[in-house]
Amino acid sequence: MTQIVIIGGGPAGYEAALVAAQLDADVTVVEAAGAGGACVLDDCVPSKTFIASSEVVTGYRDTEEFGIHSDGLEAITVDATAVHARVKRLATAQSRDIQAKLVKAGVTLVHGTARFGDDMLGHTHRVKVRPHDGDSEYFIDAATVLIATGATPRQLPTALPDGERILTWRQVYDLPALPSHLIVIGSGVTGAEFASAYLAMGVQVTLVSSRDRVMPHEDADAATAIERVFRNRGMTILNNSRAESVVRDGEGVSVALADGRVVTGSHALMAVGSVPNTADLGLVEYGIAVSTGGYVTVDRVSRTNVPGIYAAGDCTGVLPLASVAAMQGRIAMWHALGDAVAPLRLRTVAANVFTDPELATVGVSQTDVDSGKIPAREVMLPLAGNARSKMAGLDDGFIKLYCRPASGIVVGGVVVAPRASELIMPITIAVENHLTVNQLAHTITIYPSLSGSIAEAARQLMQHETE
Ligand SMILES: Cc1cc2nc3c(=O)[nH]c(=O)nc-3n(C[C@H](O)[C@H](O)[C@H](O)COP(=O)(O)OP(=O)(O)OC[C@H]3O[C@@H](n4cnc5c(N)ncnc54)[C@H](O)[C@@H]3O)c2cc1C
Ligand SMILES: NC(=O)c1ccc[n+]([C@@H]2O[C@H](COP(=O)([O-])OP(=O)(O)OC[C@H]3O[C@@H](n4cnc5c(N)ncnc54)[C@H](O)[C@@H]3O)[C@@H](O)[C@H]2O)c1
Repeated sequence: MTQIVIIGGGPAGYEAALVAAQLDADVTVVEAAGAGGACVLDDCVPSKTFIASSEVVTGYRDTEEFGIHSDGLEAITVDATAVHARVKRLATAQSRDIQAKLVKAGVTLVHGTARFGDDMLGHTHRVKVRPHDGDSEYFIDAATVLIATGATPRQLPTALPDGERILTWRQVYDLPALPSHLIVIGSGVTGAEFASAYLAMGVQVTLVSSRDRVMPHEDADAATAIERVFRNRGMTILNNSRAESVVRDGEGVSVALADGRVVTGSHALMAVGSVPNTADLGLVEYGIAVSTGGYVTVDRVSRTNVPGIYAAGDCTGVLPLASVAAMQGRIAMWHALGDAVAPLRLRTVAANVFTDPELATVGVSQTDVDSGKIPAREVMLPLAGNARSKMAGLDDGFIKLYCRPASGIVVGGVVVAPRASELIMPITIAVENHLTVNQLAHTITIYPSLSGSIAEAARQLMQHETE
């Protein structure tokens, strides 16, 4: 039986373990926190559960427009302790489910930390395991090792989190009450999602954005539309503003910006990116190539430069999404165990930002199209004209579709809408399967439905074709 050690039990590690077990390998996963990793226990699952609570509050907004009289948002009480308890309960339950799945598949799960031992200079690699239950360290010699150690919130030396007022996104669920005024530092996807959720819960939010718009890596039209919604709902957004330091200031925090301004609030949430968990693995000593940012260098089948050693997920910096991490992990095992494998393709990865409204994307980006890197025709259809959208009182949002100029093959799309995460699926199927706008346009959609606007967008691109 092939011996495999997987360091880290997040999506990259546990999905890899399930594949390796299915291919009859002897698999050990060493995980420091719990099955499911940071994704399940600290990052993705808790934040989306928290956002689900915020969506319940959103349901009470603008009810008068629908002829429903209520006492408004002011009458809603958010019990932060109960919300946080639900977040933790769901995360723990999800972790337990994954653990049960691993055990059922025959995977050995060790609660502890691992690092590379001495270089064996042969066909096996030595991994040093330190169990957390107090047992002494031991070694496992394995033919294949997968590094799947994920990443940790980046800390600024001048704004160190204290877990009480200056927080990482992993610490917010320990607060005894909602902040009265939250200053979110960093307007990437993480910052935008938390700013959106707290705003929905009735918290005063100030978003410190180092760039000229929020979510600088996302589609500009989409990010601008969401920024407009945020502002209309009362969020203060400070563009082109870098936080230099964050300090405790009595019962609050004081954020000094690089231009000399000072912003005060009750709490600060640091959302300034992540750093890969690779410093303590003995990688350099073992000869494993690591980039300047600490990310493990991999190819499209997750191989590092050392034969038998693979890496997957956020520790590689390829594309920090749970879905991509899982696929990198599976690819690593299919490759290591000699199964048929196709290299990782990022062209058809759908991604979603869970703000209100959501922002989902797949395929080519506007930047690629505008720069001429990818020739494409495009249409952007506001949802305001959609019948279902009017019934639901949705004023914001749009569908964008890109296709090849001559063939009409769909190459990408953007959706800004509630549940854009679900609406992006038909576009993803089209991109993955090289469907044309004609094929999308001929699909009979539900009336009335938001997805009808996807077919409508495709029809508009058809019309352009015949002009
Ligand atoms: C706030 C937030 C929200 C997110 N939401 C989404 C989302 O909605 N959808 C999405 O697709 N992605 C989301 N992501 C990204 C997603 O969480 C990551 O891409 C995913 O967690 C990566 O999985 P991974 O397996 O590489 O690492 P992780 O999930 O980080 O797991 C790695 C594990 O390795 C363990 N470990 C580290 N070092 C060692 C060691 N030496 N020995 C043993 N164990 C070790 C760690 O304890 C950790 O549990 C979000 C990220 C953040 C920060
Ligand atoms: N819904 C999802 O799928 C989801 C959710 C969260 C994160 N993620 C993944 O995680 C990745 C990283 O996202 P992220 O937002 O955590 O990190 P990020 O690095 O994309 O964004 C951090 C932002 O903070 C800014 N910043 C840094 N220092 C600052 C300072 N001193 N003052 C003000 N701003 C400062 C940076 O300029 C940057 O825009 C995403 O690209 C995504 O792949 C996914």
